[in-house]
Parts: sequence; C-alpha cells; structure tokens
Amino acid sequence: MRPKVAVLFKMKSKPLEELRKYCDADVILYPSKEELLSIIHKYDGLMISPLNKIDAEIIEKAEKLKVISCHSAGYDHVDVDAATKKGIYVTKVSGVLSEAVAEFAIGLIIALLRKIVYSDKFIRQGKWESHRVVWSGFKDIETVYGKKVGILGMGAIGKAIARRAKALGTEILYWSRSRKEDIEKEVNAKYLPFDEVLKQSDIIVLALPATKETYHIINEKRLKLMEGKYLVNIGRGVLVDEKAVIKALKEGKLKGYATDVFENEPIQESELFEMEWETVLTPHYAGLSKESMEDMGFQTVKNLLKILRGEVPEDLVNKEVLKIRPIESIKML
Ligand SMILES: O=C(O)C(=O)CO
Repeated sequence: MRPKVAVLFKMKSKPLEELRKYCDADVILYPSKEELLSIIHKYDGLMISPLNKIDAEIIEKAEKLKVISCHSAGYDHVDVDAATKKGIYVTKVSGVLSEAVAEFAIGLIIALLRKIVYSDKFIRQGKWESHRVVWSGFKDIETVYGKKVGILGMGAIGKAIARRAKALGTEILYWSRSRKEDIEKEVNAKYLPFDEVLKQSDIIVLALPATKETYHIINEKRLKLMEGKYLVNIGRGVLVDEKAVIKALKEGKLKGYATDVFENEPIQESELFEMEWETVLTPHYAGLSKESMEDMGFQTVKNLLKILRGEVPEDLVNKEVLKIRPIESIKML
C-alpha cells in the first residue's frame, strides 16, 4: 500500500509532484488543532512548516505516523520528546535556507539603521512636503559601515550573515556554543563570551535556535548591557522577552529592534506596531524566496522518503528514536 502523507503548508509544485510519485499526498493548508486531531490517525507521514504546531496531544492521536518532516531549519514547533517516545522520526532541512535568511538579516539591519520602511510609509502618507521635513526631521540615522556586528549563533546562517556583514565594512564579533575557526579566518570574526558580544557590538543579530537554554536569552537583565544598540532577530521570537524589549525601546535604551519572528505567531497586535521609527517587523518569511522554497521542498520530501524507505537521513533531529523504533521496521517503499 502507498504511504499516506499530509502536507500542511503550501509546498512548491515540483517537490509535491516528486512526493506524489511515491505517496498519496493530501494538501491540507494550515488546519486548526481540532481539524488535525480528527484526521491525524490516517497518516504515515506529515510535512509541516513552522506555522504548524505539532504538540503531544496531536502526537498521541497519530496512530500510524512514522515521520514528521519539517520544511524549516527550526523544529521547535514539534514536541520532539513526545514524537521520540512514540517512535516518530523528526527531520529538518539544513543548508538550503542559509543564504536566503542571511540576505534577509542584512536587509533588516539596513532597513533599521537607515529607516527605509519608515520612509516608504512617510512618502505614501503624503508627508514629504519639503526636503526640510526630511533633512531636519529625520534624526539619528546611522550608517552600517564601520559598525561592530555581534552575531549570536554561528551556524550556517550566522556564517552567511558574517560574510555579508563583512562586505558592508563592519567588524564581526560572535558567540556560539563552540568556536568556529573557519569563519574567524575568513572574515576575521572575534569570538567573545555571550555578554561581551552584547556589550561590545553596535548591532546584535540573533541567529540561534529555540531551545530550553535559549528561551528569553535576551531578557531585562541582558538588555541593560545593550543600551544604545540595535537588535535584529531572525532566529525565533522566544529568544527575546518581547515585553522587556518593548520597555527598553520605550525608554529609549534599545535604539531599535528589527525582527522576522515573534513570541506568538501570527501576531495580531502589539505595542511594537506603534513604534514605527524604532522597529522593522516582518511576518516570519526570511527563508521565503522562489529559489529557496523549491530547494527546501525537495529536501523535505527527500528526508520523508528516506525514512519511509527504511534509511536514516542526515537531517534526523531525534537520533534516540532509532532505539525505540528501528528504521528497518518502517520500510514502506
Ligand atoms: O527554517 C526556519 O526555521 C525558518 O524559520 C525560516 O524562516
């Protein structure tokens, strides 16, 4: 029997065609939790985006499920412990998104310091009455050139940001769980303790995954080390205590916050919306481009098919699952 797979996001057509060569695939776009709870028992495989939350309750009902293939580098939207206990393999994608996300991070940095988003709105609202309103009204616009950029998290995305930031004429400081001598050599990046990166950088970029250790890693106490600096987040919303960031922005302590990610997504209202000069906000799409989405779709399909063929993919997140349900016992293709 062909495996039955549910695709819960808008996947590009070519990878979907590839999937359909081997599996019966239902595309069910962003179902509610209730909807998912009522259908999950039918599926051998699940393909999801970061906006599809798969919690322990859903996993409990997933009687036949063997694999959850994430169409993302992050996998914090899946209860991986619950999946492992049930013998469900969880995979992510690696590499294919790094360039797209890094490019976006640089876009956020430039937009934040040069107020590009603010100015666009300014013109559209008919406020450009004279050159004077801009030249004497727009205060504290800063160049990126010559700044110190502190990158927190030096994985593939962090490195891709470092290369681009270097080309903008900045100095690179970084912290990561382990030293990355390759990037130190390549862009002369300086490895420092976490808090030193916060203290010594002008622009701090979060490129960390969401884990128990990184939850609210930028909190009220750490924001005190960041007075007069800019913060850019292309990791996950939960890396920052959003309330503390809002407070620091309101008090003029944090100079600006540009983020693609939020503590609760999709975000409908926030005090951040009112701070048009100090913030740049985008709806979690740093990885989205025609090129990256297709590459990512193929990798997500490849990971899923590998597991259904009884093979271990490189991008397996929960290696402990191999002891709970041996991979050979899955073989459906
Ligand atoms: O791949 C991910 O985890 C993303 O959030 C891309 O924006």
